[in-house]
Amino acid sequence: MKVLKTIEELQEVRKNTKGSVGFVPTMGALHDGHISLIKKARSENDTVFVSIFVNPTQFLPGEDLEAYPRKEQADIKICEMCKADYLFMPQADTMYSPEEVLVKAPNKSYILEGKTRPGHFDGVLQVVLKLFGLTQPTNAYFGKKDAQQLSLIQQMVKNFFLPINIVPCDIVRENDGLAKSSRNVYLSTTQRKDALLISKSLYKAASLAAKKEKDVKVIKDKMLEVMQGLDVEYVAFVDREFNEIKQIQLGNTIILVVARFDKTRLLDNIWI
Ligand SMILES: Nc1ncnc2c1ncn2[C@@H]1O[C@H](COP(=O)(O)OP(=O)(O)OP(=O)(O)O)[C@@H](O)[C@H]1O
Ligand SMILES: CC(C)(CO)[C@@H](O)C(=O)[O-]
Ligand code: BAL
Repeated sequence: MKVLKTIEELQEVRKNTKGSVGFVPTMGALHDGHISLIKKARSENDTVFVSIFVNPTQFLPGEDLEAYPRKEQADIKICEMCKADYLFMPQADTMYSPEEVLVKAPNKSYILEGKTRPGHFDGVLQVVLKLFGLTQPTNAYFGKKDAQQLSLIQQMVKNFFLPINIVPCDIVRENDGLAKSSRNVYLSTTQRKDALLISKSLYKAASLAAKKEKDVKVIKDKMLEVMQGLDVEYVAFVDREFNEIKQIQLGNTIILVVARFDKTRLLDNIWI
């Protein structure tokens, strides 16, 4: 595997790459969730590019940009182990110029994650568009854990007529159910234990829906019972286009939870 630290190196490599290209964009501190994306990309493409870039424009003032875990050497080893061909790790000042043409996420990016983090998705789409321009992937791999991000990237690809296939990837969990996340390292032992209630509440919701409960209000109340004591920021029910729904539509519903543990926000969801 080759580590590419500059845009010029990446462009040179990409110019000489033939066949299908799989691309996995990440912010590093790689875990089993990222590994599953890279392995899927490996099994479906001739060449695999992974990027690690803690993108400043998607962090709001006061968020954890500086504290975000950085594990360069361990990440390089993981990408090698997953048989990626290239790992792109650019410097922030080379990815942005003082005056940028900006991508503006649609109004629906201002609900849920975008309500708490207004402008976050503008930054995500901006950097993802740049990374797509650089890597020109055939297939790009995104986790369902960041479901709203995934939906907006699918919309951007459609709106800009980008010839890229977006591949949604299942959420990878710890054995006890907690969704893997780079931010789990912020949790204390007690918070780590309490965080389990998030996935528990989602399993409860899925089981109620499977028993034909359709009313999201009823399901939400049961979920909040399971999560009693947690600082729940939102429980939401949307369809695959991210429109909020009042009735469960089996096969077309995503149930989302965000809970806070001091400054740490944990996201999780289930697709039913
Ligand atoms: N548990 C997981 N299962 C599957 N995909 C995941 C998981 N966690 C993250 N991903 C995906 O990996 C890609 C890179 O995500 P990122 O580097 O932000 O990791 P993260 O663990 O989600 O970090 P954070 O929790 O801090 O947002 C995204 O497409 C994301 O959805
Ligand atoms: C897609 C992404 C790599 C863009 O910075 C980031 O938002 C992430 O890791 O989910
Ligand atoms: N995985 C989402 C990236 C972020 O929280 O900024």
